[in-house]
Amino acid sequence: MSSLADFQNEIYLNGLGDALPALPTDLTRLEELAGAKLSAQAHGYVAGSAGSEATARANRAAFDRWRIVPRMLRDVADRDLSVEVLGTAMPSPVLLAPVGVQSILHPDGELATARAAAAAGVTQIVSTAASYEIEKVAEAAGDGPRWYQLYWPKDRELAASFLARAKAAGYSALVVTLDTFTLAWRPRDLDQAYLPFLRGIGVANYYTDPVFQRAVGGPVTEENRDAALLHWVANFGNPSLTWDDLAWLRERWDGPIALKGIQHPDDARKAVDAGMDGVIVSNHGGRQVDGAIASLDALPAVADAVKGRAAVLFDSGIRTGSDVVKALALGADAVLIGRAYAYGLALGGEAGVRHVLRCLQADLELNMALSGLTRPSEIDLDVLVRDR
Ligand SMILES: Cc1cc2nc3c(=O)[nH]c(=O)nc-3n(C[C@H](O)[C@H](O)[C@H](O)COP(=O)(O)O)c2cc1C
Ligand SMILES: CCCCC(=O)C(=O)O
Repeated sequence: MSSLADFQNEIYLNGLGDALPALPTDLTRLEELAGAKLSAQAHGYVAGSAGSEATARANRAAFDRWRIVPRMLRDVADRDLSVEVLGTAMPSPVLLAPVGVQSILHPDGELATARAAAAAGVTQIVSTAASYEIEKVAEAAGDGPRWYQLYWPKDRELAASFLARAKAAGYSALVVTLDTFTLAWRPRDLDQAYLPFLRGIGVANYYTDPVFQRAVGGPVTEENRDAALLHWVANFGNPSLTWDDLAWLRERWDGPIALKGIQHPDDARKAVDAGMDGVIVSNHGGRQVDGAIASLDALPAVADAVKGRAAVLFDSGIRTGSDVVKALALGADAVLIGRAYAYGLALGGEAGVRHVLRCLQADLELNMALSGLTRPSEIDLDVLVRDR
């Protein structure tokens, strides 16, 4: 039987090999190492969060308030972490969150991430704000499973064009991010006057789009670059959207749709009422509302509200296998990792992302087995206690 945990023996026998710099197997240490390698601006952008970063800290602290209770003698020899979420088969309940502007982390950006994800059979969610065109990312992914994340622009025709392109490039599910129609107050970026988009990073999918080009009078060149940037700024997000607008989206995407950024059970119910297939419980890794509830603390009520009627995904703060166990116990069907793989990309490109995926999945499988669990479906509240 080949298991995700085989990676452990592989490391004991051979180490990590020459392909990788000495990357830590404790993924909570990646940030510190990536910080030493990246420019101050790139590091600030990725590691930073909104305001005083209270929400980012709360996201991590919430995991510590739950403890796993290991169970013994339950025959955990036969283990299978695979799940199916929104029609996509996955080797484990772990996906790669949409992270835009990945070329600030590594020159190959989303292309390297696509290759690593495809090699592991892990689903990559590709952002509208990717540094490479989604068609090129799809080509790098080959047969790899991929979902498309929409930043819903003001211009409806542009939104429709994005959806058509994603469908044509083989993205099987749509993730619509609701919590970032405008960037929050982000002091690390403000203090360095740094925003990747204003330096031409993360706009490739706009500048190459036929609808966008028509609006700025043709392909983006030196001549119309400023006009293109202004058009991007004016169009990136739409603060006027309401729940009624989802009908427009539902008509234009015939695959599964999940709404990302859900924190309240009423919003989750509205998502189901609007014909959505999933919700992603997320506070954007603490990058939007400073002082917001820890995403893990928002999860149980959302899961209670819609479990069985919609897929429940979770992100914000996942760094270890035990974090995944806790999120699944509190109601998630699967989780997304963001910064964890972003730092892997920064430190080792494609091999770095692969390393992060192998570590996290092995850690998850071992944690489950040692707790008496062989399948994600067996993980429920019985495995946790509140730490007092
Ligand atoms: C550098 C960076 C860029 C991001 N870009 C996007 C994006 O383009 N679209 C999106 O929906 N979320 C984006 N996110 C949020 C992630 O999808 C995810 O919600 C968050 O990273 C989860 O928290 P974690 O980093 O603690 O895992 C970004 C996060 C980071 C750190
Ligand atoms: C304009 C926002 C796109 C990237 C993003 O979502 C983030 O930095 O959190």
